[in-house]
This record gives sequence, C-alpha cells and structure tokens, in this order.
Amino acid sequence: MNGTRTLPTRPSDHGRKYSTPMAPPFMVSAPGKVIVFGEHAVVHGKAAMAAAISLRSYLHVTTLSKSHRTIRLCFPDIGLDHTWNIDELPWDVFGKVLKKPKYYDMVTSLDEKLVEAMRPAIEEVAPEEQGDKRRILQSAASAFLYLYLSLQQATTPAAIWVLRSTLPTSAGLGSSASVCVCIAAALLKQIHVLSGPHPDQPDEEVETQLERINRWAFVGELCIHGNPSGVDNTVSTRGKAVLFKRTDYTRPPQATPINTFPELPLLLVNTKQPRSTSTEVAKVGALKKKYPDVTEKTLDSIDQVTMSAYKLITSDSFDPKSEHNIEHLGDLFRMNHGLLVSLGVSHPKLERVRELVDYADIGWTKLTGAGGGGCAITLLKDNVDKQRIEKLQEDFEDAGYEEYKTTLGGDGVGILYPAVLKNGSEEKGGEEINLQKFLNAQGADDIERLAGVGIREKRPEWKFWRLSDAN
Ligand SMILES: Nc1ncnc2c1ncn2[C@@H]1O[C@H](COP(=O)(O)OP(=O)(O)O)[C@@H](O)[C@H]1O
Ligand SMILES: C[C@@](O)(CCOP(=O)(O)O)CC(=O)O
Repeated sequence: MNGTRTLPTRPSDHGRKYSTPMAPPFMVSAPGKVIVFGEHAVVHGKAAMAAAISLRSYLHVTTLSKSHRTIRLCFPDIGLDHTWNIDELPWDVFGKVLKKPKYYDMVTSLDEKLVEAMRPAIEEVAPEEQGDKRRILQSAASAFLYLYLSLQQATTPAAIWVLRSTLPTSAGLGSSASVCVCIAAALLKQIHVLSGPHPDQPDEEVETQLERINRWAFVGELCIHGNPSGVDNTVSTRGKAVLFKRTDYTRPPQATPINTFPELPLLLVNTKQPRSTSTEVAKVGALKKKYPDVTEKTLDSIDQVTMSAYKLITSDSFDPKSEHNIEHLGDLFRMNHGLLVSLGVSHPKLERVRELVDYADIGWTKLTGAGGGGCAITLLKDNVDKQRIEKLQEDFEDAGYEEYKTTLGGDGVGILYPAVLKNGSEEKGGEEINLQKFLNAQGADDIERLAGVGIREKRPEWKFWRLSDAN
C-alpha cells in the first residue's frame, strides 16, 4: 500500500493553487514491442514471438484536492484534452444494473451495457473532429473510461492524467498496448491493490501484480482494437521477450518468457503509412470467413515458421554471430512476410522497404505488427558493408520513411512513485517531474531526458516488477 503525502500548496498548470492533494504526482511507463514472428496468426490461436523495445509511453498522474470534481485526460500526441465531471459519469450502471468486476477478475469481453452507458461521455470527446482522427481520440478515451469506471469508485479524487509517448501512434509497435498498460497500472496503483515493485519481492507476488495489470490492459485493448490477441499488452507489461499463444479466451494465455533472446542486428523502419490495427485484423477475419480452409492453412504455416524460429533461437547452439544461424532466421523472416502478403496485410510502402533491402542484398525483411502500412523490420546479414547500410538509410529517407534506433528485450511496466528523480544530486527531496515540466518536454528526446527509463542514464528511482530468472 502506498503511504499518502501532503504536498505544499503550489501553482498548478492553470496558475490555480492546489490545496493539499491526497497523493503525490506519480508516473507509470510501459514499452512498445516488435512482433518478430506470428502477427495476425496469433489472433487465431497460433503462436507469436515478440520483444519489448526501448520506445515507451509515459503517463503522469496528478491527484487534485477534494475541492475538485473533475478528471482531465490530456494526451497531446494525439491532440486529446478532455475533462469530465466525475459526478456526471455513469457510476450507477455498475452496482445497480451490472455486477462490478473485481480488480483481480479476468474480463475477456466488453460489457455492452457499460459501453452503452459510457457512450454520451465518449461522444462529447472531440465532437469537432471527423473520421479517423475522431476514432483515434475516442478510442483512447474509451479505453481510459472503461477501466476507470470498472476499477474506481464515484468517490475517486479528481486528477489530471497526461500521457506522452516516444512510440509512433498506429505504426505496428504496440502504442495502444503501452498506453493501456500505463492506464491499467496507474488505476490499480491509485486504488492501492498493487504491491511493490521492490527488489526482493518474491516471484509469485511479482507474477500476481503483472497478471493484474496485464488483465486490465487487455480490457483497454478490447476498447481500442475490438479483437486483440493479448500479445502486445503481455509484452508491454512483462517486458523482455515472449512466445505467446492464446487458444481459449476465457483462460489466461500461455506466455513463455524467452530469457535468452539474442541481440539481433535489426533495422526498424516506419513507412509512416497510417493504418489501424482493428481494420487489418478485421481484413484477415473476413478472409478466413470467405476462404476458411486456405486461410487456416496459411495461419498454420505462420505458426510453423514461428515455432521453427523459436526452436532455433532457444537451442544451445544458436549464435547470433553465426552466418549460418542468421541466414536460417532470415529465411524465416522472408517466409513469414510472404505469408502475411498472401493474407492481404502488406502495403506498397512496406513492399518498397523489402525491395530496397533486397536490391542492396543486405538482409531479410518482414512487416511487423498489423501491417497495412506502419513498420517493417530487417534482419541484417553478417558483416554488411557500412556504406551499403548508409546508402539504404538514405533511400529510406528519400522515400519519406523514418528509422528508429531501439534495443530489444528491455523492462516492462515501471513506476516512478512519487514523480521525483534525484538526478545525481543528494539534495533533499530531489527534482519533481511536475505536470508542466512533463508537458513542456519537446519531443521524444526531451521526454527521455526528463523522465526516461534507463535509456540515457540509469534511473534507479524507476521501479519494475522483475522476475528473478529474467534479470
Ligand atoms: N501517444 C498516444 N496517446 C494516446 N493514445 C494513443 C497514443 N498512441 C496510441 N494511442 C491509442 O492507440 C491507438 C492506436 O492503436 P493501433 O492502431 O493498435 O496502433 P499500434 O500498432 O501502434 O498499437 C490510437 O487510436 C489511440 O487510441
Ligand atoms: C495483428 C496483431 O497480431 C498485432 C497488432 O500489432 P499492432 O497493434 O499493429 O502493434 C493483432 C493482435 O495480436 O492483437
């Protein structure tokens, strides 16, 4: 349980004064991911292999004093800034009409009655926006509101929630999952049902906390996606790398940690072609309905590719420096991509990445995530000439693509409670990351500099639920 702390009265973001907030501002962060093998097939009960990346979402929560009765969501990356009056939210639907789920329950589908009851509150979000933009804003707002109403009470204190991400939105790197993990963890933290994280926490207890966060993050994903497999929120919660499979949606998925995930020489390129995961997932669903046998066989083939890659990288003899091993993995990249193309989820801009890499003859490319645009990953051949990589990077730039530098297999969800960093100084109290500082950060580099999770420097104040065998 968290102790509460009384903060001195200080200026707010609107020049107003806060009077004795009930809890200190705190932060939560969760990573994005790359799916190395098995996207789409995983929605249909097959295996997928995915790893956390160092690009992350950061959520800052400021609790306000009892005199306030509002909840403000400020998600500047997507242009969302909305305030609800807490007392006007449909709290009564739970309890009177429905049984409120417990924080430890496993919720595997959205309750239509609650979705319906939430509708007016969601409709008032960004009414001036149209089409995709509106969908993006409203889906993020519904993920928050569904979890908020499910986990909190009408007596919940007023608060300001600010979320910023170093991940590109809707590009296949699991931005929605990282947002949902942050929201779920922060709500559970606020209602004091998360213990730790602390360094000597027993594995069993760590598992319970991670499972709790992951289950609710999945519910958030249901609000954004419609039909998520759960691989993204699982990797974002747990970090590192996993082999994931979910055949029965009423039971927890199988998530086998891959503790020895190799350091692979990967290029990660964003075509910047916008797309939505739910659309791409629905495309495969429609194809399966139209051509059940052929589609099922294709999904089975993807499963075989994934399992073959899993066997390869977890074998004692696997060496990421071995030309032979990398070629084997590369062939599997190419096959997986080909199968995704045949499911209709590639895009000419993704094919262009593959073409440029093939012409340069320096590696193997596959789309990653839902496809239809977004990102591709290229596994580089051993000892590739630096100049050829540089030429390829120029070609990407000319095509309007963006390359990301990231590392694979980092930490999952982390908490900074309170939002204070010592930043090398032993000065009493340290440096608080307040709302205004967080909002003022200019872009991804600045966010990482201000609050980053162990990317530029070790930030011992951030705490993670780590299992002993995954350190
Ligand atoms: N930085 C962000 N701030 C708020 N919401 C976000 C952010 N990034 C993503 N989202 C939410 O996630 C959705 C994108 O999800 P999705 O299409 O699955 O893309 P991805 O592959 O990146 O997960 C957006 O519509 C929005 O609701
Ligand atoms: C296509 C899919 O397998 C991965 C989607 O990843 P992303 O949302 O594009 O980052 C869907 C899922 O697993 O829920």
